[in-house]
Amino acid sequence: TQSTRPQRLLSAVQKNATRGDPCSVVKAIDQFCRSKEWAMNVGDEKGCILDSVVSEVNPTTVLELGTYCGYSTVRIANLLPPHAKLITLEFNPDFAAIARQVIAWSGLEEKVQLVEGASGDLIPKMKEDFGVKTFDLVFLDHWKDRYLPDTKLMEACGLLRKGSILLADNVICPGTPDYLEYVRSSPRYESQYFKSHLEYTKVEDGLEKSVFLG
Ligand SMILES: Cc1ccc(Cc2cc(O)c(O)c(C(=O)NC/C=C/[C@H]3O[C@@H](n4cnc5c(N)ncnc54)[C@H](O)[C@@H]3O)c2)cc1
Ligand SMILES: [Mg+2]
Repeated sequence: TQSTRPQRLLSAVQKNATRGDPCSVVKAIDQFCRSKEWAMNVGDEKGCILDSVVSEVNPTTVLELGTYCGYSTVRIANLLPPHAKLITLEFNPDFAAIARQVIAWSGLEEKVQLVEGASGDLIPKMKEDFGVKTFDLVFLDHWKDRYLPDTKLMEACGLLRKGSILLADNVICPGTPDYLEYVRSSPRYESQYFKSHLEYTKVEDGLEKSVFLG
C-alpha cells in the first residue's frame, strides 16, 4: 500500500537522524521538507523564534495544540528544564502514531505526554485528569479556526495565570483573523507579532506571542 507523507517523514528521520539526538531529528525533518516533500511543520525559520520564546519563558508546564508529526514537540521538549512537562494534543491517530516514534527517536519521551483526542474535549480535563494547575506556555498550531475557541476555553478552565504565554503559529498564512483580533484588542492580553515566513517558503507568515495579564 502507498505510504503517507508522515510515514515518509518518519523514515527520513530513522534514516538520517541519530537516535537520542533531538537536533539531528529536527535537521532531518527540515532537510526532508526542503528537498523532498513540504510538510506543515513550524520549520527552521519560525522554529528559531519558537526556541527563543521557550528559552525566555523557561516553562515548567507546556501545552501544544496539534502535534502532527512531532517536529515542534521535539524542538520545545529539547529546551525544557529537567522535570518540566510538555503535554501535546493530537486527534488524528495516524499522525499521533508517527509523532510518538519521532519523539522516541529524539529520546525525549520522558518530557512529553502525547494525548490522543480533540482539544475541545481534553482542555476541560487538564486539571483533573492530567494534574495540571496552569500552563506557563501554550503553542497553538492546530486547525486555525480552533485557536480562538480553545483560548477562551483555557481561560474558562482556569488554565492560564498572570504571565502565561500563548504562542500561535500561522497568524498570517493560513491566517487566524478572529484569534488575532481577540488577543490584540483584549485588555487581558499583551500581544507581539514576530514576522517570518511560511515554513520552507518565501511566503509571509509569523508567530503571535500573547501574554495573559490575568
Ligand atoms: C491556504 C494554506 C493552506 C495550508 C498552508 C500551510 C499550513 C502551514 C502550517 O504551519 C499549518 O499549521 C497549517 C495547518 O493547517 N495546520 C493545521 C494542523 C493540524 C494538526 O493538528 C491536529 N488537530 C487539528 N485540530 C485539532 C484539535 N482540535 N485537537 C487536536 N488536534 C488537532 C491535526 O490532526 C493535525 O495534526 C497549514 C498555508 C496556506
Ligand atoms: Mg503551523
